[in-house]
Formats: sequence, structure tokens, C-alpha cells
Amino acid sequence: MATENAAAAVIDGKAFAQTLVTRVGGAVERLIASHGVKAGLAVVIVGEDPASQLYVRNKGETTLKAGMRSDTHRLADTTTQEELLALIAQLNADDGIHGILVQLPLPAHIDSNAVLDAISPDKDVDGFHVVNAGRLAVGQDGLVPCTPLGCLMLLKDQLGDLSGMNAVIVGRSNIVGKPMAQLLLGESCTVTIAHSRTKDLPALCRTADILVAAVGRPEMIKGDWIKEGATVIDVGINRVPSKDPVKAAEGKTRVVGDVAYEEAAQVAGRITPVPGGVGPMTIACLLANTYTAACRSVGATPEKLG
Ligand SMILES: NC(=O)C1=CN([C@@H]2O[C@H](COP(=O)(O)OP(=O)(O)OC[C@H]3O[C@@H](n4cnc5c(N)ncnc54)[C@H](OP(=O)(O)O)[C@@H]3O)[C@@H](O)[C@H]2O)C=CC1
Ligand SMILES: Nc1nc(=O)c2c([nH]1)NC[C@@H]1CN(c3ccc(C(=O)N[C@@H](CCC(=O)O)C(=O)O)cc3)C=[N+]21
Ligand SMILES: [Mg+2]
Repeated sequence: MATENAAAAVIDGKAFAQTLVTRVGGAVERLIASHGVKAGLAVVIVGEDPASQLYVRNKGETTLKAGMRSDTHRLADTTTQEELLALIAQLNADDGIHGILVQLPLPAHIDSNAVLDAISPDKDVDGFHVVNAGRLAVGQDGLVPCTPLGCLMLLKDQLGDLSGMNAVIVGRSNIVGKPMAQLLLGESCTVTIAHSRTKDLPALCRTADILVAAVGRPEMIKGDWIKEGATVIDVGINRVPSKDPVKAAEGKTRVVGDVAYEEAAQVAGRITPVPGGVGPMTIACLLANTYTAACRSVGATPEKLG
């Protein structure tokens, strides 16, 4: 019975991310000393979505903490695609900027793929450009999407060698599910990608030694979908009404993952919490990618950070 098992070990992504940010900061300082180059990140946000504004603020603060240059471009939600493409062209040509991130989602009148593919692949620190997706797929050095990269760092730190493990990823987006699958395949896991058409998802999830949830549905994955002792990585960031009905009525929200944490923690061996799990790793990996891009721009070999 699940209740007889010890609770899962909590994977502290926030602490791991803080350590990584500190390490990036040291490497950034050494790159300034050796090459006179200060790594710089430009974040572009179109529109006023409050959650996006919060992430952008967090990114900016953490970037400065790592001793990097941080520029934020806030554009009105009426910005045209041509105006956005003109800004990207300007950032592509700016020698002081090594990483460009265009916050998603973009307003509906803008073609996201056209915008992402206008970013120079060498400055594409999100790893969303088709060239970087291709490099990851064929095993060439490029820039790897931050969220899956952060998940992989946590998994290797927790489990060491991943080879031969059964990994199930729930979600097939270009920004999380697919690149996560590529990375785990690269670690010689046996990888299965599930999605909304998957049959008997609970039974499939129960085959997983490593279960990555990237669905965008609050607490969808239940405790009895998880194999005893499995490692669970919860990527989901979902805003739901506060538990306190009075606060909920005032519009107060809380953040939950895609996994029903309390019940899952009774069965899993290890599990990431939300908040404090994958989210902070995404930001730390964004800075690591910006550092890597800055090194490559001057032909320096990046220090190993992960
Ligand atoms: N922590 C972090 O740093 C980040 C967190 N996120 C969070 O991760 C989550 C996923 O993000 P993202 O990949 O962009 O999401 P998308 O909406 O792009 O993709 C969701 C995926 O989940 C699948 N899915 C939806 N419903 C079900 C279901 N009932 N059963 C099985 N599969 C289902 C979809 O299947 P189909 O393809 O068939 O529609 C799709 O492949 C979100 O909560 C997001 O907020 C995202 C990025 C960064
Ligand atoms: N071009 C682009 N790149 C992205 O990487 C990108 C994006 N667009 N659009 C939105 C999503 C979401 N995302 C998060 C980053 C950090 C946290 C994070 O730090 N979360 C904290 C706090 C959560 C909270 O309290 O809201 C945590 O989980 O502990 C969450 C989510 C990046 N995204
Ligand atoms: Mg999406």
C-alpha cells in the first residue's frame, strides 16, 4: 500500500539553480578577464500578460545577479510583426548581446515561428530556432532548450548514469516534450512520448523509471499512475484558485504542477516540487546558455557548468 512507503525525496531545483547561477557568475567574470567580453542577454516581451511579466522580471534580476548585461524590451501588444522583426535584426547585429529571448506566447497576429527563426541561431539561447532543434536531433553542438536542459541536469545529479532506464514524457511540444526526448535518448534511455491521443496513459506512465510531465493540466497525473520508486519531474506551471475560498473569491491564485504532488510523493522515489523544482532551473540554464553563446562569439571554450 502506498501509505506504507516512505515519502519521496524532494528534488530541490531552487537550490541547484542557485548553485548553477553562482557558477555561471564566476565563469562570466573569468570571460571578462580573459577576453574583455561581458555576456549580455536581451529579453523581448510583447503585451502585458501578468504571468509573463513576472517571469521576465525574474529573468532580468537573475541575469544581473550573474554579473551579466540584461536588457528588457517591452513592446505594446499592438506591435506588428515587421516591427518585432526589425528589433530582432538590430539585436542580431549588436555585439554586446549574446543571447536573445522572445517571450512566448506572442499575440495571435504574430507568426511565432517566423519570429523565432529570425533570431540568429548563435544567439538563440532558448534553443527554439529550427537550426538548433536540428542540431539537437542529430547530436551536434548547438543551444539546447532551457527547460529540458534543466530537467536533465537534475536527473543526472539524482540518478547518475541514466542508460537503459525507461523514460516516459507526457507532452510533445517543441519547447519541452520533444527536446526532452532527444536529450534522454542521448543518455541512452528508452524513451516514449505520450500526448493527448495516447491510449491508457496511466498504464504507460506506470512503466516509467523516469516520468516527465509537461502537459499544462493542473494535477492531472495521479499517484497510482506512478511506479514505486520512480523519479518524477514535474514541468507544469499552472495557476489555480487559492485553497482558501475567501482568498479565491478575491482572485488570489496558487501555482501547481501537472502532477498531483501529495499522492505522487507517497509512491515516487524522488520528485520535483512546484514551485521550487524545474522553474528556477529554466532561468539558470538560460544564463548558462547566454554564457556559452558569449564564449563562442569570441572563440573561447566554455567552462563546464552542468
Ligand atoms: N517550468 C518551466 O520552466 C516551464 C514550464 N512550462 C509548463 O509546462 C507545461 C507544458 O508546457 P508546453 O509544453 O509549452 O505545453 P503545450 O500546451 O505546448 O503542450 C502540451 C502537451 O500536452 C499534451 N496533452 C494535453 N492534454 C493531455 C492529456 N489529457 N493527456 C495527455 N497529454 C496531453 C498535448 O498533447 P497534443 O500534442 O496531442 O495536443 C501537448 O503535447 C505547462 O504547464 C507550461 O506552463 C513550460 C515551459 C517552461
Ligand atoms: N521564449 C520563452 N522561453 C521560456 O523559457 C518561457 C517562455 N518563453 N514563456 C513562458 C515559459 C514559462 N517559463 C518559466 C520560467 C521560470 C519559471 C519559474 O521560475 N518558476 C518558479 C516560480 C513559479 C511561480 O511562483 O510563479 C518556480 O517554479 O519555482 C516558470 C516558468 C519560461 N517560459
Ligand atoms: Mg506551449
